Amino acid sequence: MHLLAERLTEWLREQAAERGARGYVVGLSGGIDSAVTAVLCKRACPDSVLGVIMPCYSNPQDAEDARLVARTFDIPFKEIVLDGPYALLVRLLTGEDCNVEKKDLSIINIKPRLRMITLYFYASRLQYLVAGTGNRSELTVGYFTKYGDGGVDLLPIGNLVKRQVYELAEYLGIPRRIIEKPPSAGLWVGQNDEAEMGITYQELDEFILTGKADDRVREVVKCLAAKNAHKKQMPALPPF
Ligand SMILES: Nc1ncnc2c1ncn2[C@@H]1O[C@H](COP(=O)(O)OP(=O)(O)OC[C@H]2O[C@@H]([n+]3cccc(C(=O)O)c3)[C@H](O)[C@@H]2O)[C@@H](O)[C@H]1O
Ligand SMILES: Nc1ncnc2c1ncn2[C@@H]1O[C@H](COP(=O)(O)OP(=O)(O)OP(=O)(O)O)[C@@H](O)[C@H]1O
Repeated sequence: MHLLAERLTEWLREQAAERGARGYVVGLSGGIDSAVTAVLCKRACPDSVLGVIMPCYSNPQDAEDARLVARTFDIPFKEIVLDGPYALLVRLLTGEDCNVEKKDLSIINIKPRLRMITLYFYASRLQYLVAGTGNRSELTVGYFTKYGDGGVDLLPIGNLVKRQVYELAEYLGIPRRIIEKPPSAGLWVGQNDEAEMGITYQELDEFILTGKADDRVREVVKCLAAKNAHKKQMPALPPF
């Protein structure tokens, strides 16, 4: 893990230099992926990293956990509450008041997209890059919102399956409370990644790393990967 952390840190330093950026901006959700990503960015660019905490009808505990990460690792941060812009857009687009209980993805996906807009504001202001937090497990099945949390400049932990993210988190000293909470995109009350995907990260990681899985897991991964393949491609162009 020591070597992996060093190599990722060095890679982040090189990427910033190659792309003419001064540092990194990271959305801090209070979850493990953004905590690990932000700490790697802090190691790479100690004086030029910004965490942005962006609650959007979110559980207040998540912002509390995000603050804990920022304070523990001395990462400067901003808090931008997106409840107002979200409610405004929902009202404008649907003519209805936003209902935080409703699991309508055409509406709910506005949340990660508003976060993307916010992160790019800071990136542009500060000459930073937006460091995404997607990991290999999520990327394999396309478990992210297109141009939402998927709208980023680079993916420092994108080659690590969730299990490896946990190992790296232990090594980096991410607070226990964050390591132990169930993975959730937090888009609606009680959302749980594994329940939504229909497989556990353990099953998914095992399949990615060894090719071993029962028929049900194989089928779920195959379906999700096929359904979401477009999210990892450039927009289609006419062939003429
Ligand atoms: N074949 C195709 N070729 C090209 N484009 C295609 C397409 N099929 C759909 N599309 C386009 O893609 C859109 C659907 O994709 P998208 O808008 O992303 O929507 P969708 O995949 O339905 O929703 C995002 C999923 O990611 C999950 N999520 C969100 C945020 C964070 C995390 C996390 O793990 O942190 C996870 C969320 O819970 C949800 O299950 C369609 O509305 C359409 O515009
Ligand atoms: N409230 C929030 N404030 C700031 N950034 C957020 C917030 N919610 C989500 N994000 C950003 O979007 C990314 C995808 O988030 P999400 O919380 O949906 O699930 P995740 O992939 O399990 O990541 P994490 O383990 O970091 O929570 C986060 O890692 C973070 O960068």
